[in-house]
Formats: sequence, C-alpha cells, structure tokens
Amino acid sequence: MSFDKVAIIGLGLLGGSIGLATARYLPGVVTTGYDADPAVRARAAELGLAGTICASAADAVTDADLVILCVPVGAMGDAAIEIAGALRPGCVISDVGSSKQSVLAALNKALPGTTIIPAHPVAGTEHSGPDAGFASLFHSRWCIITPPEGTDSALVDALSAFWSALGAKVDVMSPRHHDLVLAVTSHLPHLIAYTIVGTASDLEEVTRSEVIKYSAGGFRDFTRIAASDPTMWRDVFLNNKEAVLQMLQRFTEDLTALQRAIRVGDGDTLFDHFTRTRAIRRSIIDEGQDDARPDFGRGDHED
Ligand SMILES: NC(=O)c1ccc[n+]([C@@H]2O[C@H](COP(=O)([O-])OP(=O)(O)OC[C@H]3O[C@@H](n4cnc5c(N)ncnc54)[C@H](O)[C@@H]3O)[C@@H](O)[C@H]2O)c1
Ligand SMILES: O=C(O)C(=O)C[C@]1(C(=O)O)C=C[C@@H](O)C=C1
Repeated sequence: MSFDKVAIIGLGLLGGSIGLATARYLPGVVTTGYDADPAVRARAAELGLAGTICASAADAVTDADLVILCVPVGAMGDAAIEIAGALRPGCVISDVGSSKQSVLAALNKALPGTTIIPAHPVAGTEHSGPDAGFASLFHSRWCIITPPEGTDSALVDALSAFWSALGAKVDVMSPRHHDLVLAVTSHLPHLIAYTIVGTASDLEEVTRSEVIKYSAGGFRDFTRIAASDPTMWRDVFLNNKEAVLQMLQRFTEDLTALQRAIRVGDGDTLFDHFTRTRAIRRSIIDEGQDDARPDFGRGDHED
C-alpha cells in the first residue's frame, strides 16, 4: 500500500520541506497543508509548500490517508485535538517531533482508536519558518520510525517507503530508545551550545564585541546551533526531560574528570581522550554521515 493524499499540519522548516520534497519526488501524491499562523499560511501558499493550503486543520485532513504533524512537540496534542473529528477511517497519523515518548502519549490521548506511527527525520538546520524549507533536506538523512507495539507492519512499511522516496534512510526503534539516543546525539549538544554562547556573552572581562570579533571556528559552530528555534528547543527539553537529565549527569561527571586532568597536569588523560574522540569523528565521516553539501546548515543549499 502507499499514501495518495498527505496532509501536513505546521508549515515551517519541516512541514515546508516535506511538502516540497513530496512535490518533487512523489509528484502523484496530493498534498494539503495547514498552519495555525495566518501569515505562515499566506507565505506557504506563495511558496507552494503544499498543493492546497487550507483555512482549517479539519479541512486539510478531510480526505487524507496520511497526516504528518510538523509542529513543536509541546503543540502536538492541541494539533491532534483540532483534527480529531475530521479524519477519515483508516487514516494514519504521524509526526516529525524531535522527542517520541511524550508525543506518542499526547497523540494517543487526543486520538484514541487511530493508527499512530510517530517518526523523526534526523535532519534540520538552525532556521525555522516557511522560508526555511527545501526539498533536499532529507537526502541521505536518517528517519527514525517509532511504531507502538502491535502496529500493522504493512502501514509501517508504507510510511518507510514514503520517507525513502523523499531521500531518507529509515530505521525503526522503540520511542523510549529513540529518546535516549537523541538525548545524547542531538538534545545535549544543543543544551551545551546554548550554554556556552550564553556564558561567553555574560563575561565581564571579555566584551561582547570581542566574542563576536574573535569567534573562530569552534565557537562559531556553537553559535550556529545556539541560533536554533527557542520554542522548538524549549519543548524538546520539557518533553524529553528524563533522558536529557540522565545524559547531562553522565556528561557532567566526564567533564569533571577532564577538569581534574587539566588542574593536575595529567596530559596522558587529555591526550587519550582526544585521540578517542577524533576516531569517532573519523568513523562518522567514513560512514558518509558528514554533511556532504558544502555550507549545509548555514542557510545555503542546492534548492
Ligand atoms: N528544526 C529542526 O532542525 C528539526 C529537525 C527534525 C525535527 N524537528 C521537529 O519538527 C517539528 C517542527 O519543527 P520546525 O523546525 O519545522 O518548526 P517551525 O517553527 O519552522 O514550524 C512549526 C510551525 O508549526 C506551526 N504551529 C504551531 N502550533 C500549531 C498548531 N497547533 N497547529 C498548526 N500549526 C501549528 C507554527 O506556526 C510554525 O509555523 C518540531 O516538533 C521539531 O521538534 C525539527
Ligand atoms: O543541523 C542542525 O541544525 C540540527 O540541529 C538538526 C537536528 C540535530 O540535532 O541533528 C536538530 C534537531 C532535530 O530533531 C534533528 C536534527
């Protein structure tokens, strides 16, 4: 089976990119879109982010066989409540949220008896809004599908095929495991970036203009991440609290160990640690997981 009519709720970076990618790679699929913000709906219509931009969420989902919620994770429940009475029988509900356990719980609560198959394309940039979307966002990126136990495998296969058609590589895992893995690979790095950029801007002996003027490679990369959408990331931390706190505890212990090595002049510990982390970076590149596109994530891309 495959999905012929896809409704996209939330037309920012992710929703817009899904609409553009569907038009490009699945031209036979009909798309509808809705965003709670009228200005976003108007811009989405100008940019052609979906075939039809609807005036209500209920209108957008009426004929859909797949609905993808592309709103901040804290807004998933409300977005689902808005479409509850308008879904046609057999419609599959999915999403793109960065955390999965709380989203699944919110969707189950709002849409009892509906087939819910959460997903998370691990692809994005620090930009948000309808102008940030582009069709190639998902190329060679992982999309993690987290079906609840007992989900019809034909529907999971159909959702996998949809994401593969948009260029993604698909993996399936439990919502709980997803949240633990992403806590260390995505959520903690964002928290660290938000912290270090804030720390640098609060220093008394180093002026803010010096921080901006002398921000060489390392700090500059942190500022890119720290420019990510505040609403999205507030919601991620509030919704993946336990896994993030678990990883943060472990990180703090490891940071303290390196702090001690610096204080006591233990060069071997520092050297061994840096050698191990360099090997991890090299294996990411060997697996083709590095951004192949020059300047990807800095606002420039091939579209
Ligand atoms: N930005 C990334 O890098 C990235 C990557 C992967 C997944 N995600 C996830 O994708 C989701 C969307 O993120 P984004 O970057 O596209 O955000 P975005 O800010 O670009 O777009 C979100 C849109 O949702 C709309 N919205 C909010 N509440 C709504 C509601 N109840 N009904 C309809 N529309 C509503 C907003 O008006 C906004 O236009 C989030 O859950 C995020 O965690 C983001
Ligand atoms: O490249 C970036 O700007 C991102 O932060 C993208 C990123 C990530 O951490 O990898 C951010 C959040 C998402 O849920 C998925 C992808």
